[in-house]
Amino acid sequence: MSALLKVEGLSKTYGGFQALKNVSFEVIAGETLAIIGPNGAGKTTLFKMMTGEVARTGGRILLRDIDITRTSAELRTRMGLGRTFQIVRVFPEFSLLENLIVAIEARQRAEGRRHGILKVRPSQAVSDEAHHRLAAMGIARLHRTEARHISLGDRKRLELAMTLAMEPAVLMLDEPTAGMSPSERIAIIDLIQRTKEEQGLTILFTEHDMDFVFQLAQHLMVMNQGERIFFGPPEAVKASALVQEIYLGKELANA
Ligand SMILES: Nc1ncnc2c1ncn2[C@@H]1O[C@H](COP(=O)(O)OP(=O)(O)OP(=O)(O)O)[C@@H](O)[C@H]1O
Repeated sequence: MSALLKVEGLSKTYGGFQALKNVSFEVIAGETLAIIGPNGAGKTTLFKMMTGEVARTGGRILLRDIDITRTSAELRTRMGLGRTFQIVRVFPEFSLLENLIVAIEARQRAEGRRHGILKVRPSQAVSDEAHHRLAAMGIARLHRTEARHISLGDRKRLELAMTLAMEPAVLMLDEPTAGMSPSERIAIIDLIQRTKEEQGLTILFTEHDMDFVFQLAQHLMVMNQGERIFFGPPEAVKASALVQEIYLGKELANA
């Protein structure tokens, strides 16, 4: 099967420091790939290069075999690289419903179905879709609440709902459980797992929580000091002596 996303030999140098060294990988449609590695491995740099937030030093990125290496961040989003917690901006003084409406109307503009700035009143279809998407994330009860008044866990749900409203070809999650309480963490992991199963999403994510990584990912790419050091299914990563030694320690074998 042809890859939906291909990354070929990506490199990044900050000043004289090489943060990313010739990293390549592919993601097949419907697959979930986790990028893991210790602090400073280059995961965020890689993510930002893929979304277009950071300019690359070398290499190529292809989405559906189209070279997007020189495509702007905004156009990449429109082409289907949806990144939560970065690309989607929550408007704190808007209600959750209004935030969702903004995301849905942004998608419609990207599809060419809507022109110009926001209309004063959304159509019934947009409003219905916004309610439906809030309900799917378990936050329908908060639809009239301003985003600035909700918990971190609910904010992540809102951000996920807004990103999914863009109907991304590849959903990119950068440490989706960072800063969450254990109970919020379990809830968001279950939500992402369920959404993935229901919608057959293609997901690329970074995460430090190994339980989450092994629950969700079909493949893992392990990075260390800017290099890809291992790529494989969870069992192979758990069994790799190299990964154990460089990164994860003994607890991985028991994860
Ligand atoms: N703007 C920058 N200028 C200089 N060096 C940078 C810059 N951004 C990142 N780096 C360096 O590049 C390396 C990779 O950083 P990066 O944030 O991509 O790692 P990471 O794997 O995401 O780490 P973490 O898990 O801590 O988020 C680090 O050594 C970091 O200090």
